[in-house]
Amino acid sequence: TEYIYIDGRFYDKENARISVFDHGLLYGDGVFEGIRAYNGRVFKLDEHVDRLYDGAKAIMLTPTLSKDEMKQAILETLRKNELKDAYIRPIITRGMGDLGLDPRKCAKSSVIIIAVTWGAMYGDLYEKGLTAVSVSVRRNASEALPTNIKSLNYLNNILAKIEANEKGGDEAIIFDVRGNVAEGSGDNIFVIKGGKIYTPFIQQNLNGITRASVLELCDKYRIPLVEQNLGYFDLYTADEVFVTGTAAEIGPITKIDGRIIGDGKPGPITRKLMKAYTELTKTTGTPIY
Ligand SMILES: Cc1ncc(COP(=O)(O)O)c(CNc2cccc(C(=O)O)c2)c1O
Repeated sequence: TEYIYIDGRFYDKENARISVFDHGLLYGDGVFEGIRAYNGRVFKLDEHVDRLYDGAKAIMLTPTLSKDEMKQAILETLRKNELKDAYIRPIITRGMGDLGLDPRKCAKSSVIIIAVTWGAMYGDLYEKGLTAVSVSVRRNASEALPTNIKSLNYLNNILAKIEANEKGGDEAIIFDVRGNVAEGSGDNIFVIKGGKIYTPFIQQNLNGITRASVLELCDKYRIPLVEQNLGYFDLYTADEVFVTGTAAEIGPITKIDGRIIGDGKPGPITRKLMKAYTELTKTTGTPIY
């Protein structure tokens, strides 16, 4: 049986239900995280919970659990499901309230935690590389809805994903309203040229935790990395391109809009970072048991 945590209690899958008056459902009013556990340890648990609570604060949502209680609830949910390798989805919604978007209609916010086994997101594509396509959908402007808030509003990402599906891409490359590369539909993006790594700033995309791990690894292995604005030209003429995300991990991209990247195979620096990232996920993290 799979047990889901809802506001302090565990329910089996069939009975894990929330009210139709939950503003998370009605208005996408809430925040969530995507976390992985590897080999009995939760990877970057503090960083994910910090981002979850930053997002809650940004939308004036008061969680019913403290950060520590949330971490314990996540670990307890993994233990309840006897999981050592898992994908964990903590969600905080505004909670139940009458119709009408005013958050003051909701007396109390809700916490939901789902934990499931989830293998490699892109399956065997890590060997030969993913095909990406640029999409016309722009990343929502942070002046409208800050992209740093991992909110339950994922339609912007879903529209990009729909367009990528229609164009036959494994992943979408999304530009911001100013025409700079923002990120993928569910991951950050990196470009390698002449032994140097380039990645967009984090004002128009999600400040990815896997992205931060790559910056850490580049520091450790002295691989030069700069944050800067990137355009189509940088993507098409790159020696190597990869995306990063908790779900995707490090995904090499070998074709973009029909242009073969480098020699069409995952590049040497990408492969080195993939190995180092796997090592990091295997040797660090918060023990579950
Ligand atoms: C828009 C966006 N950008 C980047 C990332 C990578 O962030 P982390 O390195 O911290 O994971 C994400 C997170 N990636 C994510 C989130 C939710 C769902 C799915 C999915 O593919 O089902 C993927 C994301 O949703």
